Amino acid sequence: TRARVMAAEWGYSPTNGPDVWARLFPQAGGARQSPVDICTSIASSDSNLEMKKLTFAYESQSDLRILNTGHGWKVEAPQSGSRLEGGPLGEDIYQLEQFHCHWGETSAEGSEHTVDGRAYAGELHLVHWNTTKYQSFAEAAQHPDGLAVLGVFFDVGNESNDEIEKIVSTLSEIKFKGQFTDIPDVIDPTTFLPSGLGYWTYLGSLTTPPCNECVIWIVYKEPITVTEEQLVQFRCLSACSGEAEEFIVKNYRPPQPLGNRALRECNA
Ligand SMILES: NS(=O)(=O)c1ccc(NCc2ccco2)c([N+](=O)[O-])c1
Ligand SMILES: [Zn+2]
Repeated sequence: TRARVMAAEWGYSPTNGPDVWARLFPQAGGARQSPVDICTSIASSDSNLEMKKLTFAYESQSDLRILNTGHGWKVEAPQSGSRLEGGPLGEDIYQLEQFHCHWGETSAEGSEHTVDGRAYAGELHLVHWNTTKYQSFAEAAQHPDGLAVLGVFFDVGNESNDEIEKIVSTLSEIKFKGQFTDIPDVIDPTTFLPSGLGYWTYLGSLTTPPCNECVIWIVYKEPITVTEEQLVQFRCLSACSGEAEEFIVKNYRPPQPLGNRALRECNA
């Protein structure tokens, strides 16, 4: 059916991109969509966020599976021993499920969230689900407090990011959609986080179809640094499974209306 055809083909081009997602993924037209432009002047520093410090604990893991989803790379990192709690997350504990990234054709764009209209060169998403209330990731993704995603901006600089390099070094093995491989190196998700732990937070959605409105977003203020070469390697992934080469040069959704949602900040 047409639904199946479109579902198989959503992307970021004018004919299947963010402007037409709502035709087949009704939630994409909802009132709590992500990403958003973070207007720093309206962010309210909410005292009770300061009280409940956001805490995270991750395991270091080797042999994590990385795959080419056709829309980018994704590292499956189900970590039953990980915990993300506090801050805007109430009393619930969230567990790491996967992490992935968004980027653009040039380093002038690529992030999904923007800050006062400024885009960064890319954005890393560490996706967690509410294990206090729900029994699985898929179930959690059906509820307004089901997921918590940490967003980390990429700035381009001269130092190569060693942890990102562990990802980059596997990309030649997953050039085509559907391919996967194991990352031999030990990955510690903590190393993806900036040293400054101030963040903005608001209620939003998945930034790709089906755009479920199930995400508590936590976007760190301080970017981490990657090199242009590392981003160039991201752009060499193919969106196709066969010989045809259609590079994944852009996989970010533009900002959606914040509407009357609260945007809170915490200067940890
Ligand atoms: N860019 S994001 O972090 O908001 C994001 C988007 C989509 C999905 N998945 C698509 C999905 C979820 C349920 C059914 O299908 C995920 N995720 O799965 O972590 C994260
Ligand atoms: Zn994402």
